[in-house]
Amino acid sequence: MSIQRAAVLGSGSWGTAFAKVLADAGTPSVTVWSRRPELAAAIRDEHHNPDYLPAMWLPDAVTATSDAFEAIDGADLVVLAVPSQTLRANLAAWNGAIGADATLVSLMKGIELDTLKRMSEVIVEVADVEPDRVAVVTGPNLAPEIAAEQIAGTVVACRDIGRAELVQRAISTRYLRPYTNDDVVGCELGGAVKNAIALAYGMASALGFGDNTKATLITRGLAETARLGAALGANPMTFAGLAGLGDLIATCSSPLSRNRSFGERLGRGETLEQAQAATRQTAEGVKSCLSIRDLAHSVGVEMPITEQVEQVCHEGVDPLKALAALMARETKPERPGVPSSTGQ
Ligand SMILES: NC(=O)C1=CN([C@@H]2O[C@H](COP(=O)(O)OP(=O)(O)OC[C@H]3O[C@@H](n4cnc5c(N)ncnc54)[C@H](O)[C@@H]3O)[C@@H](O)[C@H]2O)C=CC1
Ligand SMILES: O=C(CO)COP(=O)(O)O
Repeated sequence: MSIQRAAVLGSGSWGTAFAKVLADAGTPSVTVWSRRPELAAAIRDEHHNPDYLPAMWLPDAVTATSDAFEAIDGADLVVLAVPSQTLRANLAAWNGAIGADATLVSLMKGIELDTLKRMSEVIVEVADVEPDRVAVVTGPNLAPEIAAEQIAGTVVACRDIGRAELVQRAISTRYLRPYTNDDVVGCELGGAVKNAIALAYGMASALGFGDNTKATLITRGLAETARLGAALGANPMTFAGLAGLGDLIATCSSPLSRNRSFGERLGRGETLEQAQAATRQTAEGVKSCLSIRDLAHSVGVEMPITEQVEQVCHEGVDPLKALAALMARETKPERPGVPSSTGQ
């Protein structure tokens, strides 16, 4: 079995690059939905997305429309690629259009404000589908690099491994190597939390801190991600994989990352409003740091870096003071609760 017709809902950087991946992997028909008719027309008629990926040309199998129902009609794969906080409203508007057997794929890396739900949970609730029908694609996948066919790995997470393998086949190309994983919770948390950590990394970088600081933020950022994951039932090994460490390294270290760049702006002294005004694309961590912090509180988990990022973004705390607050925390073992090694 293979995917014959895919709909990609959202024509930002990743939605557009993902449409190319699907077509390059052999999907005969890929329809991108764009809110703006002029962008849909550029993708459809010129095979080009001038706003988000001006250097990329799309294969002939990719077309576009500004009518979401037209895109979804007959699709056996429905890919959701809108900003996380807009998913619920968008999906509600499309309700009833998604076919009864279609596989739904989330590309989004955020946690919903207020409900504190992961994107796959929002999809299950709003589209009223079984969790087994929802897959998550996540990993170190900066859209401009994938669009340029630079080789990378990614993860297809789904509770139904047969369905994960279906999506795996649908996106397997000579430049993208997908692995399956049944840990949907861990994969989604890895993708969402790394955005908050990348904001902290960007702040530290703009403040002139060096590689020791950056390595510490990555490592302790991963530790707090894994703590949250453990409390929510994720497999700890997921965080050592592409959806955890892999994505964290890519996002923190790349100037292409919107989250890292946003953090750099804050580190240079811009206010949230100034940074937002200068940023056209989605930096998910700016909103998700609030929901991740609340999710952590709800299960009694400490996430100090995410909390300080929230303080800088939403309480106007000076980034340097936020880093100082992290250093002033009580000292503790590196892995509390984990038995000491025996080789001493
Ligand atoms: N860009 C990347 O490299 C990657 C992005 N992602 C994730 O993919 C998701 C989508 O991100 P991108 O495509 O990068 O975003 P983007 O910022 O490039 O584009 C977002 C798209 O959503 C549209 N949009 C904005 N508000 C909307 C609304 N209310 N309703 C419907 N559409 C709306 C925009 O017009 C745009 O087409 C995010 O969760 C992001 O974290 C995941 C992996 C890589
Ligand atoms: O998720 C990404 C890479 O895997 C993209 O990160 P940004 O949203 O920070 O650009």
